[in-house]
This record gives sequence, C-alpha cells and structure tokens, in this order.
Amino acid sequence: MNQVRIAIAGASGRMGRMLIEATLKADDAVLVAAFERPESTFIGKDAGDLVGSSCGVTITSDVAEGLAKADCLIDFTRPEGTLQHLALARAAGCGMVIGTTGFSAEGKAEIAAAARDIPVVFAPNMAVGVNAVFKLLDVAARILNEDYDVEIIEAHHRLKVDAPSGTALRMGEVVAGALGRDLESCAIYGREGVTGERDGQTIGFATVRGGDIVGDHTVLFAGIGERIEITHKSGSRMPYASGSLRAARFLAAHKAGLFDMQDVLGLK
Ligand SMILES: NC(=O)C1=CN([C@@H]2O[C@H](COP(=O)(O)OP(=O)(O)OC[C@H]3O[C@@H](n4cnc5c(N)ncnc54)[C@H](O)[C@@H]3O)[C@@H](O)[C@H]2O)C=CC1
Ligand SMILES: O=C(O)C1=N[C@H](C(=O)O)C[C@H](O)C1
Repeated sequence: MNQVRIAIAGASGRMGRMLIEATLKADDAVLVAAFERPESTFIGKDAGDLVGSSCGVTITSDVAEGLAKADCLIDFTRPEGTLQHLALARAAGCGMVIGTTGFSAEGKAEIAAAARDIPVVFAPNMAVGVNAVFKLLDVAARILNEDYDVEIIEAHHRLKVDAPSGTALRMGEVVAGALGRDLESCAIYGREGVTGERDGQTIGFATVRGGDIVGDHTVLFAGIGERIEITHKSGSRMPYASGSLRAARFLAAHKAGLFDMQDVLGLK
C-alpha cells in the first residue's frame, strides 16, 4: 500500500495534536514532518510524545526541509502562518490541506493562486457531519425561501481567536446562495441598542465563547407560527482530523486545483 506522507503544521496546537494522533493510527498515512514556530518550546521534541507514543519525527521550524519529504502538508495554524507555509508548499510542489479559519479576502485569493500549481483542500470544517449539514441547509433554505428569518448561532471554547467561526460563515454563504442573496451585503454581525425592526433580507450571526466548547452551530429559520433549527454539535476534534486525512488521500490523485470537503466527500 502507498502511504500518504503527511507533514503537520501547528503540531503542538489543539488540532496539531489530534492530527498527529490520527496520522500515527492510520495504516495508509505516515507522519514524516511536524512543524512549530521557531520560539516554541516543543522544537526538538518528538512529535509522538505530544500524544503519548514516540514516533521518531522531531518537531522543527524548518518547513522547507520537512516538506521535501512530504506529499501533503496539513495546516491548522493562523492565517499568517498558513500563508507562509503555502508559499513553501508551492515551491516544493507539495499538496496542502488548510483548516485554518479567519482569512481576509486577500488571503483567500493567495490560496486560490497557489492552487494553480499545487492541489489544495481548503475548508472551514473537515467533519463529515458538518458537511452533511451544509447540504441540509441548502435544501431547507430553498424550501422555506423568503418567509423565514435566518439567524446563525455558534459557540466555541474561550481560546478561539476569530469570529464568527469559519463554519458559521460558510453556513451563511450556503443559505445566502440558496436564497439568491450576497452574504457580504446581507450579513448582520451582532446587534446592540435601538436596532429598528428586523430586515427580512438579512442573515444574522451570534457568537458565544466560553470554557472548552469544541464547536456548536445552529441555523434558525424563524417563521410565523413555527421555527426550524438545524444544529451540529462537536463532542471531539477527531472528526476534523479524520476528515483532514481523508482530504490528504483525495489530494494524492490531483496535481493542482482548489477543492473543499464537498469535493472530497463527493457532495457537489
Ligand atoms: N477546518 C476545520 O475543520 C477546523 C479548523 N480549525 C481552525 O484551525 C486553526 C487552529 O485551531 P487550534 O488548533 O484550535 O489552535 P491552537 O491555537 O491550539 O493551535 C495553533 C497552532 O498553530 C501554531 N501557530 C500559530 N501561529 C503560527 C504562525 N504564524 N506560524 C506557524 N505556526 C503558528 C501555534 O504555535 C499552535 O501550535 C484555527 O483557525 C481554527 O479555527 C479548528 C478546528 C477544526
Ligand atoms: O477554532 C475552532 O475550534 C474551530 N474552528 C473552525 C471554525 O472556525 O469554523 C471549525 C470548528 O468549528 C472548530
């Protein structure tokens, strides 16, 4: 069996550790490199030690050298880190799975440009269940159409730095697309003071941050006399890691191109 050679950026992060664990457990993938920032106290440590089983891969900040051994870089870091890694992956001809959220429009354009040379899966949520929910939202929005007010509520742990979550924003894009609206012009990110009555064309977002909530998302369609709520709740980060490995295997069959998890799961 040809094993996919995986490099992981942000190795000591919440997702980095989960990805190391998932890769070490997979029969068809092998961990070949693990990266951290130069100032990290984890540099020089065995990546496997982060999940309780040494594996002989030393955490390094030399991304270019590590990528020379890899088929795919899985990156869950921060936009600025991901974009630096992207340039190195492009130079090395290495595929990339990008789970990082919070990119500006310019950052997204950089990813699209790099994907002309290397294969990239870029998705705000790698979990199969969330990607199923994206499809359900499209169907629900088309059926309910203009008669229901749409509000998107998300909750995450206290350490999350971007808001609304990438997943909530994608949910907004799916619903807006189904209703023929442009999310950029119809999104309302929070309300305060005398806001006036609700404009039926808007899509509202509400963000909750606290404790160790892994990730909850609800899309509420509020009508007259009834409400529909479509909810996904994450109990673990492992579905994100398993989905990322699935994306890495998918990339092995592609030379270049920008994909998301809907492509990986055959949902388009
Ligand atoms: N697409 C998906 O399915 C999911 C996406 N995420 C996203 O992944 C990202 C990371 O999430 P967590 O693991 O919870 O964060 P975290 O804070 O636990 O880990 C981030 C890691 O990236 C490293 N890092 C930060 N800035 C860097 C830079 N400039 N260069 C290189 N490395 C850098 C940190 O040292 C750390 O190891 C976030 O954007 C989050 O929203 C998280 C879970 C699922
Ligand atoms: O930061 C997180 O934790 C998560 N981030 C992603 C997002 O912003 O949507 C995915 C998931 O919700 C967990």
